[in-house]
Amino acid sequence: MATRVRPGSKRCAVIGGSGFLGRHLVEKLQDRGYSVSVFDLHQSYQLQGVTFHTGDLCDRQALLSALQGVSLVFHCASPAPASDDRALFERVNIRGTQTVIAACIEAGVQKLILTSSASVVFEGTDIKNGREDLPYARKPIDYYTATKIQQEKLVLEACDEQNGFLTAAIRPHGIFGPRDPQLVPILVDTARRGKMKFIIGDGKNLVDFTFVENVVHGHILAAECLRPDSPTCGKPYHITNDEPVRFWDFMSDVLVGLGYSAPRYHLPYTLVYGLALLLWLLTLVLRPVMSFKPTFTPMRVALAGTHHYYSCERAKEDLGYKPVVSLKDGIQRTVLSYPHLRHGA
Ligand SMILES: NC(=O)c1ccc[n+]([C@@H]2O[C@H](COP(=O)([O-])OP(=O)(O)OC[C@H]3O[C@@H](n4cnc5c(N)ncnc54)[C@H](O)[C@@H]3O)[C@@H](O)[C@H]2O)c1
Ligand SMILES: CC(C)CCC[C@@H](C)[C@H]1CC[C@H]2C3=C(CC[C@]12C)[C@@]1(C)CC[C@H](O)[C@@H](C(=O)O)[C@@H]1CC3
Repeated sequence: MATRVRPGSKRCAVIGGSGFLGRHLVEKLQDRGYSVSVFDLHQSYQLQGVTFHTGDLCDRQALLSALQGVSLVFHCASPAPASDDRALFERVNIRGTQTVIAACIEAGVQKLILTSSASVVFEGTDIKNGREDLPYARKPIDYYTATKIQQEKLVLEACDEQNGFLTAAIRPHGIFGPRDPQLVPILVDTARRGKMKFIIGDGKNLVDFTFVENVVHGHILAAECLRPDSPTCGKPYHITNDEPVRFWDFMSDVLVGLGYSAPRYHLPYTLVYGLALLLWLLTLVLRPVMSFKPTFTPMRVALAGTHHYYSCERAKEDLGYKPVVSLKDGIQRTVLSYPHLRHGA
């Protein structure tokens, strides 16, 4: 067991700090006077004052050397949801998270903040203003979600006030913003292939999309409020923009902002979901001979055609959370950050 790090020390590590959310978190932590190191599979940028450790979070020794002297750890690493690789999700999100917890305890880390996901309670059917006491999904919609559930349970159960190891989880939903490798690029790719003409369902379903800086703000508040005897110990927190929006209005605003047409024609939800399910089964059957990745997976169709928005009352009460960037400004800043994805670019 390493010597415990001085309480109140501002030395922190971001596991997954080379990724979309991780890098925004690193930048904000540095602005706020933290001394930051990054642990990731690769180094994707350079930032003065930030130390990079490259390695796999499943490798305890590599983690241990990166966590020496660190008092606060943010764990926001995960394989991409689109990889749909069960073995990889189980290795990284479940066994890897056990390794992260063990290494934190061994290195004398005092606080661990996990980036979980609001999807841990989503089963493909409507969620309206869902609170954190909703049960975990019994039938998770994909392997990503199934392993995010296990990961969150592991981190929250590891909270041990008596031994001074405190944990909490942030559950963001639909993160977007500059440098997002997922939402806007997939949307634009789909539009460029002429497939963004259709609205799945009646187009009235409300959803949370959360600007990345609000997610970062929630993480830092949770870390700073996490103290022995605080209500934050061992708890999950929804962090959203607190402005549910129609899924298809959000998509249209981003598309139109980038010079593409908004989807207009309606398709019945059950028909599209059924087709996506058939296609997914076909990819499973054909996997040994050929591999292809359909755009319209059952998960994406469910996310596009149902209500899924969450209450962040608990974060407001316990952490004093309030979004720092509105949805309108977030969309504008996001659109401006993707000149190369503009129509005709
Ligand atoms: N993007 C969203 O909409 C969203 C929403 C809710 C929750 N989340 C969660 O937020 C976190 C960050 O997501 P993101 O969108 O920034 O993803 P991202 O893919 O941009 O970043 C993930 C990072 O984790 C790293 N990583 C993956 N496997 C690793 C391993 N074995 N060892 C070390 N590093 C590893 C990757 O290299 C990458 O840099 C994830 O935990 C994700 O589940 C994302
Ligand atoms: C082809 C179109 C119908 C849709 C194109 C946009 C989609 C690629 C995104 C819309 C909602 C997004 C989303 C995620 C991935 C990208 C979308 C499907 C997540 C599943 C990513 C993982 C997170 O943990 C989930 C969360 O709980 O926030 C995301 C939910 C929204």
